[in-house]
Order: sequence, then structure tokens, then C-alpha cells
Amino acid sequence: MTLVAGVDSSTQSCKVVIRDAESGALVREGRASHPDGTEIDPGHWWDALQRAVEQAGGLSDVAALAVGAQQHGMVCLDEQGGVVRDALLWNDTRSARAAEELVTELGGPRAWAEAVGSVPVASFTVTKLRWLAEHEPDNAARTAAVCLPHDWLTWRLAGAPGINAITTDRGDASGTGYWSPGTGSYRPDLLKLAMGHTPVVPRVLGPTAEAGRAGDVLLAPGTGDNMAAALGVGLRPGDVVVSIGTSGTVFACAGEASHDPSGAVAGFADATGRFLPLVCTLNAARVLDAAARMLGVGLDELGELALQAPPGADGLVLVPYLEGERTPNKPDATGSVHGLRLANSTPAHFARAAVEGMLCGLADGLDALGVEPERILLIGGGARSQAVRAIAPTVFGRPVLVPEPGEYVADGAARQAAWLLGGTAEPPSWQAGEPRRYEADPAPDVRARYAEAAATV
Ligand SMILES: Nc1ncnc2c1ncn2[C@@H]1O[C@H](COP(=O)(O)OP(=O)(O)O)[C@@H](O)[C@H]1O
Ligand SMILES: O=C(CO)[C@@H](O)[C@H](O)COP(=O)(O)O
Repeated sequence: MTLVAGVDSSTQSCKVVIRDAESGALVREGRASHPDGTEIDPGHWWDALQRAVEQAGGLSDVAALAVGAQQHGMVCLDEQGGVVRDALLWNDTRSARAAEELVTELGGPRAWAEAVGSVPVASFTVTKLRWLAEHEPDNAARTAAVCLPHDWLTWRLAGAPGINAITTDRGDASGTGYWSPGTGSYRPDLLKLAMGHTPVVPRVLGPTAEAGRAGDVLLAPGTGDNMAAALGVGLRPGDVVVSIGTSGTVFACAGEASHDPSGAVAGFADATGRFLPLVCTLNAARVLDAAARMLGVGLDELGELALQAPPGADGLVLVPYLEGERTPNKPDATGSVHGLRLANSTPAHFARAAVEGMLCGLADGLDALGVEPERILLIGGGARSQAVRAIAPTVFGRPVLVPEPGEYVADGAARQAAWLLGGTAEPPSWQAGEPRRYEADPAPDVRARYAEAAATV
């Protein structure tokens, strides 16, 4: 049996799966936590990767590996390849003003959408570089290369062979704000606009190019976590994935690059040579964590409580902008509770309002994507919640399909590694179990009340 490994170095943790390259059968797996926070020493990702690999039984019998990781994170390296400062993550909003400046300087949102497929908000790497240049000019000057979490981990696995050897892929490059999915090339002018100079950027590999070797293990290009998830679920035309992790994402595959001047849809590339229009919210599974904490219950009990309250929670609405928000672009917003009355001030109503509020943000994302889905696939840690599964069809107004709970980002990375080994035109077709279907009566009032409440924030 030939084995491949897939890594998901995401916001909260690192997960490793080891699968049979031919059938895709899961052989072993491991996981390790990342520290909390929106800036982090990349060394923690490396340590967590080592621990997760060890828990997964090591790599000595593995033929190829790929890394999927959280998108956008700014990893600055000096001439020797040392880390200049802690990485600023996708959910760090300190560069919101820098984003506004950059949008204005290039001539407005449409100019950015045309140039790189996305209108930068604080999540995009380009805005973090501008923040660095303005607030930490010494660190900016020492930055000889800039890369992303998956680029850095792949490079470390290859033995950190000098900053000119760093590689990335189309998917992750498309989240920087200085690489165009439409033309497939960097925009050094935008990098210079942000930073005042142009550090080394990773070479962009094709979907099945080799990124190097970690000892005997062949390294596939890797990609951003959402692109890896698309590979992991076997995303096909007509599908929309709703992923409820630290971020909430809604995405579909497309044959052409997208350019949304409203900024709601990011025009990413995918990991197969196609495109991945995507809407991302900052507040997803952690809204459930926060609600459970506030009620003093575990996640399962939170779900049970949510299902005890009626749709709409008798008028109680939670707008869950707990970390500010990215879509809509409200980096300084906070969460708020609306419609609180004696009759709905119960733990069950609050739990329901938390689940519904989080899902309403994602339903708005689905509308913004502008795709009439044939199938909605619900994945990510939050999709393990029975309440989320049951309530999602009421909020989305359509049935949802929930694939067997799993690590779809790590699985997609493993599939990319198997693709590299196989050398075929398309990724290997691994058998997947039948997703479970959830149906319920649509509850349009829930979204209407949410929209009213969110408009006041
Ligand atoms: N049974 C469950 N019910 C609700 N949420 C869950 C459950 N299990 C895990 N989660 C949520 O999953 C989240 C982590 O999801 P994950 O997709 O691994 O995130 P990330 O990839 O961003 O690190 C946690 O914040 C937690 O709230
Ligand atoms: O910023 C985005 C997408 O543009 C996020 O989806 C990050 O890629 C983080 O993902 P998770 O850790 O939540 O999976």
C-alpha cells in the first residue's frame, strides 16, 4: 500500500491524516492545538505539526505529503530565512485602515477587483504589509521575503533551503492581494504600493508540481485551507460548500476568474487550475463556543438547548460580530443582542439565537455568491453540531447535505499528494460515503429580523 499524508494547519489546530493513495482509505491520524490569538510565532505551527505527525504514527512509510493551511497569514522572513516578527493571521483586523488606504490609492474597489480578483480587507496579506511598513518600519525593512503559512511549513519540511526556494500555489497566492488569478502572475507594483519595496515572493507551482522533499517524502505544492477543503469534498459544478470553522466560508468552483467590486466575494483560484469564488465571515464556530461559555454548558448541550426554542427564538436575535466582521466589512463592530424580552430570556432562546445569527451571516454569503446551488455541503467543526445541521435548512431555505464528519482540509491535501504521485490529469477519485440530508421548512422571517438587526450595527 502506498501512503500519502495531508496536513491542515488551520487557525485553532493542526490535523494530519495518512491515507491509502489509491483508495483514499484513512489509515492513521493525529492532531495538536495552536495557541489562541491573531498573531503567532510560526514556530508554534511547526511544533504542532511535529506533534500531530507523531500522533499519526510518523512519516517513515509515507510517500508524499501536502500542507493545507489557513489563508492570508503574513509570514515575514529576513535574508537568512529567520522569522522577522510574529505572523499576523487572517482574522487580525489591525490593518483595516491600511486596507482602506490601499483601496483608495489604486483608484477604488473596482480597480482592485479587476487587478487581483478581490477587494482587500484586513484579512488580505497586502494590507498587513502596509500596516507593517507604517507601524514597524524596521521590521518591514528587514523583510527580505514574505510568504503564507502553508508556504512556510512546506519550505521548513524541505529543510528551509534559502528564501529563494520558497514555493506556493495558485490557491494560496490568490489570497495575498498581489497575485492575479486572472492572469496567473504576481503584481509587484501592488506589493511595492503596500510596502515601498518588493521582497522575494514564493514561486507559484502548478497543481501537480513538486515542491521538494522532506527526506524521502515527496512534497506536493499544498494550498490554502478552503482550496484543500474543495479537493477534500470533491467539489463539483453546482455544489456550494458552507464551512463552519473558526471562519465561516461559502464557496463554489468556477471555470473563470471572478471580480466582484462590492468586495463580498473574493475571487480566489483553486488547487486544480480552476477558480474558487468565496465569501468569508470572521465569526463562525467560535460563536457557538462563546454562547456555550456564556451559558455555562458544553457544545452538545448548547445544541440541545437551541433545538428546544422555536425558529426565530421568539424574536431574540444575536448579531455575532464578536471579532468585528469581514463580510460585511465592519472590522470594528461588536456582537449585539436584539429583541430581548422576558418571554425569550431563557438559555434555550439564547442558544437558538446564537446558531441562527451565525447561520444568517453565512446565508447572506450564499446570496452574495450568486450561485443557485444544486447541493449545499456543510463541513467544518461547527457542522458536527446537531443543532447547526437541523437549523441550517430553515435559514438557507434549502436542504443541506452533511458529509460524514471528517478533516476535509487535511483530506484534500492528502488527495493532492496522491495526485502528484499518480501523475494523472485529474485528482484521484476516492470513494466518499453518502452525505446525510437535512430538510426543514424555510423560516424567511428569521433572516428578515436578522437583516433588520444587523443593519443597526
Ligand atoms: N459537536 C460540536 N458542536 C459544535 N461545534 C463544534 C463541535 N465540535 C467542534 N466544534 C467547533 O469546531 C470548531 C473548530 O472547527 P475547525 O473546522 O476545526 O476549525 P479551524 O479549521 O478553523 O481550526 C471549534 O470552534 C468548535 O466550536
Ligand atoms: O481567511 C479565510 C478565507 O479567505 C479563512 O477561511 C482562513 O483560511 C482560515 O480558515 P479556518 O482556520 O477557519 O479554516
